Amino acid sequence: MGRSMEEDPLTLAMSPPPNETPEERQAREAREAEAQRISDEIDEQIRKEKEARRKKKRPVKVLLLGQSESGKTATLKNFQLTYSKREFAEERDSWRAVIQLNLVRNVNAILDALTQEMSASSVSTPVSPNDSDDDSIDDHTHIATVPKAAPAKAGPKLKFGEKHRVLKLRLSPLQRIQKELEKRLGAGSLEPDSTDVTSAAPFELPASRKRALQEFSINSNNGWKSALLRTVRPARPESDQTKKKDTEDEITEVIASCREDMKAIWEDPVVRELLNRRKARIEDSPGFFLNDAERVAVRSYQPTDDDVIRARLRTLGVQEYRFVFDHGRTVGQTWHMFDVGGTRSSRAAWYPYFDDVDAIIFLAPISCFDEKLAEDRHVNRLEDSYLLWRSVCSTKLLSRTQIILFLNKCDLLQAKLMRGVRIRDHVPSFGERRNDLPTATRYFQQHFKEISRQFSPVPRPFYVHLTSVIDIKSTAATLGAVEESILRDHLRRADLM
Ligand SMILES: Nc1nc2c(ncn2[C@@H]2O[C@H](COP(=O)(O)OP(=O)(O)OP(=O)(O)O)[C@@H](O)[C@H]2O)c(=O)[nH]1
Ligand SMILES: [Mg+2]
Repeated sequence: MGRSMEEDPLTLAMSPPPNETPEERQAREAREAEAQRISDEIDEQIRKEKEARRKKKRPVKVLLLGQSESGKTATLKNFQLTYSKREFAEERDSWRAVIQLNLVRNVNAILDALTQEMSASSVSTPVSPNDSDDDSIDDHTHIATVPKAAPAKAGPKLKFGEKHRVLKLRLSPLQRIQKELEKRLGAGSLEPDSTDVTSAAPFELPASRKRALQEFSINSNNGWKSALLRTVRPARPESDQTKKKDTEDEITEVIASCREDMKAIWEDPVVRELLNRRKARIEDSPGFFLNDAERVAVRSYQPTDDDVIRARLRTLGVQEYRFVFDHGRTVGQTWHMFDVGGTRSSRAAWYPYFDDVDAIIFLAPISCFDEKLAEDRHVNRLEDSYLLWRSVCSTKLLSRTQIILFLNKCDLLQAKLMRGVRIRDHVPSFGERRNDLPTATRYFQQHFKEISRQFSPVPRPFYVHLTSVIDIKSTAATLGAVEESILRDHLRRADLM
């Protein structure tokens, strides 16, 4: 038999005494109101403390690793664009000079090739059609950054005419403009073509050796950006500012005045044939903007999101970025991201940043199976990525760190395979497998997975994404998954602390 509500002990205890006078009732209600106020105050206090704890929460620390030109900075820019729009917008202006330099370099590389070829054809040096053993041919040197003296091979003599002489003359001011821009952008604007470092992972060496190999001081902050961002950091005297503005205007002016000639030289069939014969695939090189000359070489040029992601400037030292995510699962959470220089000489500086890091995003450009490192022309880029991956996986300090692998530049890999470049000619172990994108990515992925399995001090999950980080939309989706997985680990660590 169930009891009626009136008999419930709790209800009985809380109900007013049966013969309560109006005064007693008033006093009781005042007491109850006071108790409620205190209880609410306590709840509010707890809520505030929780909030303060949340705010004080450790930032998520992420390190971007990988060889030079692997796409670390491009990935960082994607993070900014997806999660911290304000920051990205603030930096947009400073990328203008970088894109201008990239474009001017594209043109100057063509001019160099043209000059060499025109002078060679005027003395008409015979070239053997079978002489195909040149370095710049089989490893697709980036002509945009490292113009090479590789005379065009075979075929009928190229017909240079008055048009080419005029174009050369009219575009010649761009040489001075390139120097000017390089001066403004600093050492990062030059790609090193040699290094003393023969190890893929100099951060594994003893401290004294590491110091000797370090390219420059670590944690250099964004020097070139602050120097260019007059509006954001007006630190210099007025006259300096004005002078800089004048040079900037003059640079833009010269570039704009060369616009039509830039387009003409790039579209010229003889020049195209010359580049083809040299196998200089300038259009695949980092920082290629000649197809955008119409839009970029104007006085009022404003870089688009796409332009910023595709701009190429080498990272010096270790650059630290802090931003609070403006949306997504971790809205309000502070993230510290470290973007490092990837040349062999820069890697010794990485080690101090391994401590206490939540996650590493490791970039391996898999289109590079037939290319050599810019800083050491004896080393195959894919081989270097394998060695570097192996060292990172085996580093004890990182044994509990989540490592996420981006097999990057899939777009360029796809294009290369479509052109008929055969992987097995450069990677013998690829054997008779099909020379297509799914087979190639599966094969490379398997190789990286096996290295991680063999060399990680304790077993770790293998997280991998196939990426083309210049594709903003697909990268945003990848970063969403990355954010989830890093956060999951981050919270687990916080619980343990
Ligand atoms: N086509 C294509 N280009 C890419 C891709 N990822 C990066 N790039 C371009 O390659 C160039 C090099 O990329 P960065 O991000 O500067 O390379 P990094 O790893 O930061 O290089 P360092 O700073 O020298 O260590 C840039 O011009 C990028 O826009 C990709 O997936 N596809
Ligand atoms: Mg970089």
